[in-house]
Amino acid sequence: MNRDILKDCKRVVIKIGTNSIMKSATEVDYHKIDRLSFVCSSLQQQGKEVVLVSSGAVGVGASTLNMEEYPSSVAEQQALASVGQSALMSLYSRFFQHYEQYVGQILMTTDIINYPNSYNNCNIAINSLLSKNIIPIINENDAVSVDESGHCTKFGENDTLAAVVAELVEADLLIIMSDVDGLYDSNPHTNPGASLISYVGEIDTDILSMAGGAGSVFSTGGMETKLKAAEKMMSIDKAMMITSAENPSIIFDILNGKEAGTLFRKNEAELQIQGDE
Ligand SMILES: Nc1ncnc2c1ncn2[C@@H]1O[C@H](COP(=O)(O)OP(=O)(O)O)[C@@H](O)[C@H]1O
Ligand SMILES: N[C@@H](CCC(=O)OP(=O)(O)O)C(=O)O
Repeated sequence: MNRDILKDCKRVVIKIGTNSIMKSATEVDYHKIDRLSFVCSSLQQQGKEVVLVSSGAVGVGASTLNMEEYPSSVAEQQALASVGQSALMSLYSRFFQHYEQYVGQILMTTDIINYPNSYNNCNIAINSLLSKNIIPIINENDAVSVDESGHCTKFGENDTLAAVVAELVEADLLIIMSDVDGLYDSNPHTNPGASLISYVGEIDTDILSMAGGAGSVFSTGGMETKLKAAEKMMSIDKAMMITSAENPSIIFDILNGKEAGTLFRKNEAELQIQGDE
């Protein structure tokens, strides 16, 4: 698959997962947050429009409060996320400031998909920040979202949230950064012989059967939710990448059309047929 089309992507949503924000269950990866802030700032200053969806509220909260396990009570989970989200944003603000880039926080619940007014308001808020050259940093509002029958406002993981945001802002590309290089034919953490898949043109049952769950205590989605996000992006004829967050500069390569990670995009022939219809 020729990746030159990625060179033309102007509006890009970048999602980073808990596994990448954290070095271990209790240690925040400050260097990673710094490098990511540098990359996002550089892209924005080159004329791209960047929206960052960052997980890590729960992980950073656990590090701040010295907790090694996810608390079982909802009230404790909320407190953890509340402490963690402000600590996470304070880190981002500090690092982005170093690169002379302003950022603004937006916290969401599923209200944005369930209520058109909320959807529009959210769209206005993000576009207003982008028009002022400010990078929106988005997470779920973990301290208040709930998962009760009859009233569920929780996304629960950020792959879905990132795809919702990418659709909302009509992004050209969603980049999901994780602790793996991309989609493998089976979980590389349990199968060392697994092979990386470089391109997926359709999410079929074979592809879905490759995906397993999350890889650490505080992350929640795993590969299954990343494939669902890819399915959503492909259904609106947009592209998605899964790539490693090990060195965030890989985003420069991706946007230069170089081979990295797994690209999800309908093939040219299919996009052409749809265009002709
Ligand atoms: N087929 C697969 N290819 C790659 N990773 C997989 C696969 N199946 C399951 N995984 C798991 O998905 C994890 C990434 O998802 P997740 O733990 O939610 O991370 P993140 O915090 O980046 O969202 C990997 O660490 C790996 O353990
Ligand atoms: N909103 C949560 C994200 C939860 C989560 O684990 O997401 P992810 O690592 O993207 O699977 C947080 O900030 O901790």
